[in-house]
Amino acid sequence: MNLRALAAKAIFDVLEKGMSLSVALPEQQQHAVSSKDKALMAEICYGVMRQLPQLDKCISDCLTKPFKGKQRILHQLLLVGCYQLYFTRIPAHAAISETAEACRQLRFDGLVKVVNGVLRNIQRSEKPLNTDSDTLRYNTPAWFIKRLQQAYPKDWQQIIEQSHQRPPMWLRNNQLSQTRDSYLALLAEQQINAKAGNSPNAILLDSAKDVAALPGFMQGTASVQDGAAQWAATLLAPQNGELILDACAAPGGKTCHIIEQAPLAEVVAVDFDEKRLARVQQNLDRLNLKAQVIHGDAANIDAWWQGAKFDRILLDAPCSATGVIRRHPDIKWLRKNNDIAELAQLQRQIFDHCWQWLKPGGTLLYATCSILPEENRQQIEAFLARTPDAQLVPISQQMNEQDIGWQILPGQDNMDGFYYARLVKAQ
Ligand SMILES: C[S@@+](CC[C@H](N)C(=O)[O-])C[C@H]1O[C@@H](n2cnc3c(N)ncnc32)[C@H](O)[C@@H]1O
Repeated sequence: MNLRALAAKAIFDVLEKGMSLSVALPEQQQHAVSSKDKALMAEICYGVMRQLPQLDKCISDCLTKPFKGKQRILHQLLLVGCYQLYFTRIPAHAAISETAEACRQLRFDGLVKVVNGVLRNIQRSEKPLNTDSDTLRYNTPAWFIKRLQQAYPKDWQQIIEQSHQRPPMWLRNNQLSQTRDSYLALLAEQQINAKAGNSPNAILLDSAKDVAALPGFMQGTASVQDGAAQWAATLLAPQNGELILDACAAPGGKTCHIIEQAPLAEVVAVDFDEKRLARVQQNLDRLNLKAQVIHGDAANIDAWWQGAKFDRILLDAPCSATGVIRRHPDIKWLRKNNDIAELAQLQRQIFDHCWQWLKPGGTLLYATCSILPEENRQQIEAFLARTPDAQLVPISQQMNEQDIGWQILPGQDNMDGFYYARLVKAQ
């Protein structure tokens, strides 16, 4: 099947079935004939997710009636065609004829003329994409624009712009293998341009690379992890000999980082999702690290843990992921306004329960990749109000001492949007 038909199927799975693009795309890429085709599929699918409202509008303006039922996939195919015309250098005649061929391969021979005709109209009209509403101008759902305007009256436009940028690739040097400077030297030997980030083992690459091209990657010299996520283990500050809980651990990026920092700590990595949990073990294996990996509910620790209370807990809570839209643009269309209150409730439940399992004098680091105050600052304020033995310990990177936790905005120092709050339990 040609790559446009496969791309349309992946987009269909996201928009019509609610699958995440990071699952739907690899499933379709398996059927692509070359790595070049796979790369173009990714470019098209991610691009469509970034520009969806404008592309949708452009197509619906050209159709007398929308595709429905079994024919719906042709709407996604037109998104693929339209994206190529507006946002790629693929010659228009090739983009149109290949997309029409995809229509045939999807077994809609009778509609090839329609697909062809719509794309030719779009090409001939040379009209700029419509920007008549905020949703169209910012390619962002109205509910999310509203929440950003409320939370960030000065910065909301910049946040949206940053959320549409292509994210850089960050590495985490494995300090058990070599120093960061030594790894930077190994990268330079391979003509891979990179520089040190702000946290102790962070490395920012000038351009994305296949991990197979990175020196010693399969032997565990480094991991791929955004600069913001790398602050988790540093702020948790695990010590050798301690008992540490990573309460929402999968796929395990932060678990591995904790053990790299304190190889003699006893680390328990828990997650609710068994499939994702398998990836924690794979990451530990590649890096040759050991942890207790447990399938369990962080809001019901008694059910799977009979040991002592924990010295430190990382609670990297399930969240809206609104800080990582630049990496996962499908989040804009998968999340709904009502999800935020539900997520905040789930976070509250896990938070209260984990706190009971923290030793007096212990540290809990609360983290999300969200930029919404309901999941971050407000969550911590409410927690402090109902938890007399909790004290907030300011993080030195915060803008002001009075801030409740550290909110990193997308694009800040090239990082993803992230939030951290560090709490200590009274002795
Ligand atoms: C933000 S992700 C964690 C990312 C991970 N810490 C890392 O750095 O690779 C949140 C995780 O919470 C898990 N989760 C959600 N509800 C949970 C619960 N009640 N108990 C344990 N894990 C849960 C999800 O399956 C998901 O893997």
